[in-house]
Amino acid sequence: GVLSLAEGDDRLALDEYVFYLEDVDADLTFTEIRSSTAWQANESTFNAGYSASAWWFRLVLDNASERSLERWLELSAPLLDSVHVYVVEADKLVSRYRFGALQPFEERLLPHENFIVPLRWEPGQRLEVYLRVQAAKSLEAPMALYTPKAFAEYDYRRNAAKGLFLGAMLLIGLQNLLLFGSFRDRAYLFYVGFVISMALFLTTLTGWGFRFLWPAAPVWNEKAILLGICLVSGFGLAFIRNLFGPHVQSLLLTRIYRLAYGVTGFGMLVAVIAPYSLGLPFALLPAVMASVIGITVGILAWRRGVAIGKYFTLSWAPVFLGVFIVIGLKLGWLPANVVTRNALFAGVGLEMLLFSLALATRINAERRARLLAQRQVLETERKVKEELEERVAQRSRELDQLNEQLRILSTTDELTGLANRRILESRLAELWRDNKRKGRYLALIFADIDWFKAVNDTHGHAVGDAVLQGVADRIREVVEALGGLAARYGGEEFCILLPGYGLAVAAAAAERIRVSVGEAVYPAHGLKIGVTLSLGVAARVPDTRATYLSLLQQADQALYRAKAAGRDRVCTPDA
Ligand SMILES: Nc1nc2c(ncn2[C@@H]2O[C@H](COP(=O)(O)OP(=O)(O)OP(=O)(O)O)[C@@H](O)[C@H]2O)c(=O)[nH]1
Repeated sequence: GVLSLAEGDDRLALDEYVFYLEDVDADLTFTEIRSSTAWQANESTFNAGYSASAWWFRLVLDNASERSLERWLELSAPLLDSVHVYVVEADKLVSRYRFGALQPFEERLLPHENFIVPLRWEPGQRLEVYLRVQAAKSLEAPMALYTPKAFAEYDYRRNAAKGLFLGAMLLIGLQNLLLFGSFRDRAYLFYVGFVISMALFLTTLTGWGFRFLWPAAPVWNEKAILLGICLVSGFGLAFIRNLFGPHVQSLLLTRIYRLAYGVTGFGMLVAVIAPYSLGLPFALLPAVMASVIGITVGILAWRRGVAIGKYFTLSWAPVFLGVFIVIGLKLGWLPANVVTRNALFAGVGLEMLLFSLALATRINAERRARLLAQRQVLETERKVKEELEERVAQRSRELDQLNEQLRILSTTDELTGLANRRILESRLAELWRDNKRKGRYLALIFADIDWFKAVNDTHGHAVGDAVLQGVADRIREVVEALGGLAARYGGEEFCILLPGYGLAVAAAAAERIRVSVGEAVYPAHGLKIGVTLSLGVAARVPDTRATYLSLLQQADQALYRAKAAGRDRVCTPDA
């Protein structure tokens, strides 16, 4: 039971060296407990849960070194209501201190969130330290002994870790605030509330709230713990409800949410107006409800295939566990040790980490979905445009074909397939201009079927048509071989253009046409008809003194002379 200290024992956990004694009516005096025989040995970190008793602790320390020893005793349970310390050296009470979370912070011996008792005693001396502790909150008494230097070092590391943890929480809060800014999803906003109120709650729980934020308000410090639990639960509930929104919905669930909100509100009310011990169960109830609802809804969503359901459930599970471990610890059902005392921190830390990952996944999924939608819109747009273009192209192809048909219709003679008079005259005008420039001959032949009226009159119009077609074929044959243009000029009259031909050559061509047409027999409706052709030829190099009409006139006069001279012949102009 006696702890013998030498130099170099920098940090010692005192749990197994401590004796404790329960003062059920909280009325024993220091003298009475010093002589009591009811002291019991302790094994692990002392944890009485919720207890109305006063608890006494005794520690016996020997200085086994050669010099005077200086040690700090730390009782790291910042929420204990009252801590009375008695230090006895050589049977003499040498110092007495009073601490407690119910006194303003500045009254503390050392400004620290935990209770620190400085000790100093001489070589060979024995020191007895007695602590009397009372708390309306759960009563844990983890104690450790440090050299002042080791304490500074240890405290520095512990604070750095706490600071990092809180900093991470604030960052995650900020991240979700930004997410709310861009997505306008209220789930993010409630998550900000959840994280920030959780940070405040943990700050209060570790004594930092009292030390740094409201050192002069011990009463508020108690209420802040309960309000913190309710706020975390309320924000947690609202977050879960908004996160799963329409995915997990039922009348029963809506009622459960309402009930949980009601319980949370009531918990806050009791926290404000009632003493701590009464307020605590009403604050724990919403926490338990939020934990259970969270895990249940998460699993439901997961089973229904909601993407975020899986991640949420996995991240909520540590919180769920953490809450129950802490409650078990505070009720004295679970032993106080490194695992149980840090379960809530670990749970919350893990939750934030996992949920941040889940959020990243969700944001990625949303972005992918948006990109996909965008791409689909673009693709549809492109297709519509393509279809439109294809249709326009199709239309213009059809138009081209129609135009071509129209052109053919307007430029050809329907019966014979030769060019019509309009085309012939425009071609003539063109060639006249060209050949005038080039100083080249242009020849023109008029050809007229002889006695055609008689064919019509004797055999009928249909036979006449067939003969016209046959004659046209013969003419075309000869003219195309010469590179000229043959046209039906009207009725049974044809006109032929031979660019580059002088009169003699053109007359020879006319003669070839006359022979070809005259030799042929034209089958028509069972008959075999023969016809002859009269032709008038003219040719000249176009000049400025005349128009192409003069060429037409000359050829026409020549044709007239051929008719007059007895038909079936070729004539050229006189002189
Ligand atoms: N079947 C048919 N007959 C036509 C067509 N165009 C004109 N004709 C006929 O051609 C005949 C032309 O007769 P005319 O101008 O008197 O001369 P012709 O009988 O050929 O005698 P000449 O020219 O003096 O040798 C008319 O009977 C017209 O009806 C046609 O497209 N089809």
